Amino acid sequence: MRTLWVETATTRYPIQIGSGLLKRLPVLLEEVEWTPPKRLMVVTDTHVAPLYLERVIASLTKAGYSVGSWVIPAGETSKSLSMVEQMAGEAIRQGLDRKSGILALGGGVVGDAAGFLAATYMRGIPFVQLPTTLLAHDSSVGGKVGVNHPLGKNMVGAFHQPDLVVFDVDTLKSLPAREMAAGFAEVIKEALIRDDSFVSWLEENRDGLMAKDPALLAEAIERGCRIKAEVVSQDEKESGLRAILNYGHTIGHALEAVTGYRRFIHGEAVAIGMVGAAMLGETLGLAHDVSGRTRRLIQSFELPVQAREAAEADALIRAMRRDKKSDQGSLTFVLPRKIGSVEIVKEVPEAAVRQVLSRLEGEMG
Ligand SMILES: NC(=O)c1ccc[n+]([C@@H]2O[C@H](COP(=O)([O-])OP(=O)(O)OC[C@H]3O[C@@H](n4cnc5c(N)ncnc54)[C@H](O)[C@@H]3O)[C@@H](O)[C@H]2O)c1
Ligand SMILES: O=C(O)C(=O)C[C@@H](O)[C@H](O)[C@H](O)COP(=O)(O)O
Ligand SMILES: [Zn+2]
Repeated sequence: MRTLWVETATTRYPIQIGSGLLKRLPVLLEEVEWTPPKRLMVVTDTHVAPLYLERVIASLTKAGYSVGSWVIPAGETSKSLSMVEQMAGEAIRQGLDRKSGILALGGGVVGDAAGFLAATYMRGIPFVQLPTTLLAHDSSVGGKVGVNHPLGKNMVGAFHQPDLVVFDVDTLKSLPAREMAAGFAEVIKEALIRDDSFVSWLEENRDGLMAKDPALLAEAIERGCRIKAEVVSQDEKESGLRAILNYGHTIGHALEAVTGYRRFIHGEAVAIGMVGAAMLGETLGLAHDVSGRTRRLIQSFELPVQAREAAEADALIRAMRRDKKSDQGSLTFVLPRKIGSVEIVKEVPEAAVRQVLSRLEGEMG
């Protein structure tokens, strides 16, 4: 088992990464620096429940916890205010009080939505993340929780740090190939923003990673989580530095929202967005020779690097102006300086963004 720590001004919590950890959950919960909640509600989704819910409930019940559960429909459209309202109803019916805890068992959708419930239920109760997708190595760490709005991605949310993150890497064995690839998009993001040696490592180990080699996967997750934890520890509420974790997300989130959260899964949209950001950085003269390598790496993990939906430039730009990084509707991007290093750039000219969108629409160059 590998243990990393997130340490912010207000809290500290461990990220446990390893094999067989769901069975050891009661022991890991005992090590948390909190008053242990007696009553727990495990939130999961319709794909994950038949695979892992029983094992989690059994191990917790055996250890003396009162455990209930609530299963939401799988998929991004469950990240909605109405779903949180339903979950809150269930939490009330199950008798959760301020000393109870919410456990999110699943990918980023479950983590973000259940985390928002934990942040707001009785004004905030304990919360544990049990990620089961590769992408959720990112979403389970850092405390950004929330839901989407038809007009914008993650528009309603909170910062609510988990008390514990337990990543049982065995759960990735059942994860479909498309979801694995989407998870690699966020791993690639972490490498591109912070660590060129990690980029080279991903290039060299691509075959083993795509074949789900357990040792390589555990290392990729640990390196990704380490970067995320380090950034969040320095800037918990995104007053500056943390925005670098949004690399590829200005275009990515706009693509998700404009296509009704149904066309691209998050990692795919971010993959296209990172290619766009790399091209934009070159167009603005901030970086040289980054887009080719970025595109090749992303493609090698079987992720998309273009989208005909990029043709909807007006709608995409409207969405980008509503992005949370935006100041008074200006276009704000995280752009590369070189491989492994990025900067936050405000007031990016719309013409340059339009040029990149037209290249993303189909052309490879
Ligand atoms: N809060 C953050 O910091 C943060 C960071 C990155 C992404 N996100 C959010 O995370 C969401 C995407 O997360 P995701 O990619 O994990 O999507 P997801 O939660 O929808 O999971 C992907 C799919 O895989 C299924 N699944 C999950 N675990 C499985 C397993 N072990 N075996 C088989 N199937 C499994 C799910 O049911 C779903 O169908 C987006 O909403 C994104 O905005 C949040
Ligand atoms: O943790 C962060 O900060 C991130 O930006 C991580 C992103 O991968 C993630 O998609 C996050 O949910 C985006 O946040 P938002 O503030 O742009 O909604
Ligand atoms: Zn993301």
